[in-house]
Order: sequence, then C-alpha cells, then structure tokens
Amino acid sequence: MTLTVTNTLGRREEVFRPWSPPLVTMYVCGPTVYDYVHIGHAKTFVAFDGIKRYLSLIGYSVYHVQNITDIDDKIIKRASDRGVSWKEVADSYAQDYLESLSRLNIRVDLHPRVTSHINEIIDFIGKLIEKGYAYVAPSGSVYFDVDAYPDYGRLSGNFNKALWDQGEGVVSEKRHPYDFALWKAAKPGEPWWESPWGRGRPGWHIECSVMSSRYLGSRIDIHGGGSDLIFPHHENERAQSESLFGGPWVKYWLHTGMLTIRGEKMSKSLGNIVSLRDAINEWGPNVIRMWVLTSHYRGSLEYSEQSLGQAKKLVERLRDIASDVVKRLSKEEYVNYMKAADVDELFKLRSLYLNWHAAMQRDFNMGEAAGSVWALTSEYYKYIASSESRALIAFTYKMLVDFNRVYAVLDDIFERAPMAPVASLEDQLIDLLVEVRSQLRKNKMYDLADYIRSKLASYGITLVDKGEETTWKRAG
Ligand SMILES: Nc1ncnc2c1ncn2[C@@H]1O[C@H](COP(=O)(O)OP(=O)(O)OP(=O)(O)O)[C@@H](O)[C@H]1O
Ligand SMILES: [Zn+2]
Repeated sequence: MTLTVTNTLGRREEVFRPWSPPLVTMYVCGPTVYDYVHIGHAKTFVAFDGIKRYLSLIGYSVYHVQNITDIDDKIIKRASDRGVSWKEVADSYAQDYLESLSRLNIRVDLHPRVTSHINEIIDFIGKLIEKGYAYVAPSGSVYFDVDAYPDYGRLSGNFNKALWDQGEGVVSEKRHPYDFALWKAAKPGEPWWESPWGRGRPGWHIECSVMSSRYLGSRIDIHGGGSDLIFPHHENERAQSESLFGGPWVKYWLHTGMLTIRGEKMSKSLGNIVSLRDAINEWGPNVIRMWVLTSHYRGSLEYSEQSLGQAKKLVERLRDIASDVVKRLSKEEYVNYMKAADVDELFKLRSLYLNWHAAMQRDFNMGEAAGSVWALTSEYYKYIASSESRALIAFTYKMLVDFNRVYAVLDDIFERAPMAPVASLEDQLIDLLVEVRSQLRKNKMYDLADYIRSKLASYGITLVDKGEETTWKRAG
C-alpha cells in the first residue's frame, strides 16, 4: 500500500515521501491564548493527532511541534479590558489549552511559546532585511516586501494582488498595501522588547517560521493547521521561510476543514463557541476524539448532538468488545482449532482490516475507515462473541489494538489487561468474588452480596446479572 496525501500546495494528491524517513517532522499552528479552547480547535488538534498516530502505526517516527501564540493584539486587548497583564491572560489560557490536550490524549512533543523566542525572531527578521526581503519603516516597524518573493500566492492559489489585503489596515509607511508586519513598533502602553529597530513586538506570521525552523530545521515534512490559516498566515510563513532559506521549505501542507455550528465557523471572534471543557464534561474525551476521527480531516464538521451520539455509540461498542476480548483471552477454556465457519469469519475480519488501512492510506480518509470499525463491531456481536476460537478472538484483539493506536479510546483497557495466556491475579480475584457473591445470593444473604457488588463498583467493576449467571466488566 502507498500512502498519499492531499497537498494544499498544488492542490493534488501526492505520494507521501518525507525528507528523511522514517523521521517525519510536523509543525501545527497552535492557538492564540486569549480565551478558552473550543471544540473547533479540538477538531484541528485531534485530526493532526490522528494523522501522527497513523504515521507511527505504519512505521514512521513523528516529531510534532505545536506552538502557543502568547503575545498578540487580541491578548493585549483582552488584558486591557480586564485590567490585568497580558501575561496573566496568556498564562491562564495556555494552561487551559495544555490541560485540554492532555484530557484529549493528545501528545505533542514540544509547545514553543513566542515570547521565549524573541531573540531568534529578531535574528530571523535581521537576516530578511540583509537579504533585501524586508524593510524598516520610519515608525520602527519592519515589513516583509511581498513583491520581493515571486512565488507569493501559490499556496492559497490567490494571485490577484488586489485580494492580498492582510487585514492589517493600509498603513502609509508600507511600500505596498499588501506588505505585512514582521515587527510592530510599540504603541504607548503596549508590551515591548528591545530590538535593533527600537522597542516593539513580533508580528504573528514570523513566529511560526522561526519556531518551526528552530526545532525542525529548514525543511519540514508536514505543516498543518486549519484551512482558515491558508491565507494570509501560511502564505506569509512560506514567503518568509523560503526567502530566508532560499529553497523549498514545507513538503506537504495539510489543512483541516472547519468545525461549524449552525453552518457558521466556530470562532472566538464570532462568539459562537462551545468550550472544549464543557464538551468534555458532557460527552467525555473519548467521544470527542471518536467524533473527529470518524470524519475526514479536510471536510467540515457540523456540531450536532446526533453525530456526537453516533460517536458515543461507537466508543461504547468498542470498549465493551475490548473488555470482553481481553477477558476471554485471559481464560484457558477457548479451544485452539478453528471450525470452517471461524476461518470464513477470519477472512471477513482480514478484509475489514485491509479496507481500514486502504482508506487511511488515501489521504487519511477516516470517514471511510470508520466503516470498517463499525463493521468489526457488528461481526463481533453477530458471530465472534459466541465463537470458541482463540485465533479469532486473538485477531479481533490485534485489530482493536491497531485501530486504537489511532483512536486512542481503549488505552486503559489494554494497559490493564494485555493479552495473556492466563488471567491476571486481579481478574482471578474478581472472578472469585463474583462466585462467592453468587453463592451468597443462592443462600439469600443479599446484604453481603450487595456489599460485594457495591465495593466492586467503587473499583470500577460492574456486575451484570443474567438469571443465575453473573458476568463482570470494567467501567469505561
Ligand atoms: N472552527 C474551527 N474548526 C477547525 N479548526 C479551527 C477552528 N477555529 C480555529 N481552528 C484552528 O485551531 C488552531 C488555533 O487557532 P487560533 O487560536 O489561531 O484560532 P483563531 O482562528 O484565532 O480562533 P478564533 O477564530 O476562534 O478567534 C488553528 O490551526 C486554527 O486553524
Ligand atoms: Zn502558524
């Protein structure tokens, strides 16, 4: 199988060939920390986590850097509205962001912050001025000279100069209205750092060029972010970096589609956000992950109770099956030979597994891959749950382990009980308690039987009584 990805640069599907396999370097634009992280951010961050996890599953080693923008006009404004320092605003929301990532089981290798890289930023800008790509204006602000970079517009496919307005306002000191700020001279009352051009602070775009190359070098395999960043942010990053490094910079530009609410982009500035905290409290982190990872990263995703409900159902099924499979594998009673029907079933599972990979290999098509996961759960309830073939159960387990390398919603189940030929001591003790409880019930000693049930529940073990027989499972 060959992995292909859709590169925003050129807008085509390309075979994935990183600069130095098996290493893959990946930089994703992180948040500007002036408010709580919302589920729109989660869509982008979970999608890249899924991409990284899939690359790791097929043998790559991914180094993932995701920045924190901790100085920006919006942070300064929020601080002055609240009468606190910009640092207090940035630190508290950066904390919320890091906690959210950790609750969502997203592991980023490095979280560089802009304000810890001011010297590197000044150095980068200095070199751009030296090479003739940037100029110092009378105010002490420094601008990128867009006309000096002939490839400008190729990433976004926007070659019409009239549409290159950067949203920074037309400042008379710029050479062209579309030049953008690399360094902003300090206005009274604003935070500043000393620089060769006077006191000021970095512009937004320069920070990502600087921090990505500082940690990943001057050639990066994957640069990611939401599609809202293609223009001007990524167009500008590309102009800055390729001008300085003098050659191709990012190999694959991958962009996520937007999370929408009532058809509109969810955004702090539009004031229509559902905070990730609230969403996690309502649905739990596993459901949010699954919801994002069962849709295509490039597509948009509408916030709806119904689609979250579907994701919840899938997570519940997977957790139920994983617990069952782990428990069954730890027992010795399953016979080791296969019946003809078991072999047929194994082939069915095999094709589901191959289809899952085939979908993932086509530009990480997670929406399509989800079909195989649903199908696996159906096969389990339909056939495997009552099969006695250890091989079939073991293959189900292996598939779930691989799927979970991407979805990461079963870690606790697999960590607690890896595939083992005999039950762990813990499992054997639970079995024993369940058996004792059954005896107590037979002897009508319900108080003691209930005590065992509630004690086990407090350890996260749920008992399910079906007639005389009692089974148990770990809570999700
Ligand atoms: N609604 C959304 N859907 C998907 N990704 C999003 C959404 N909003 C922001 N992102 C992505 O999250 C990352 C961090 O975004 P950032 O904090 O810069 O957001 P922002 O655009 O400033 O937020 P907002 O638009 O809410 O003010 C970026 O990669 C951005 O593309
Ligand atoms: Zn960026």
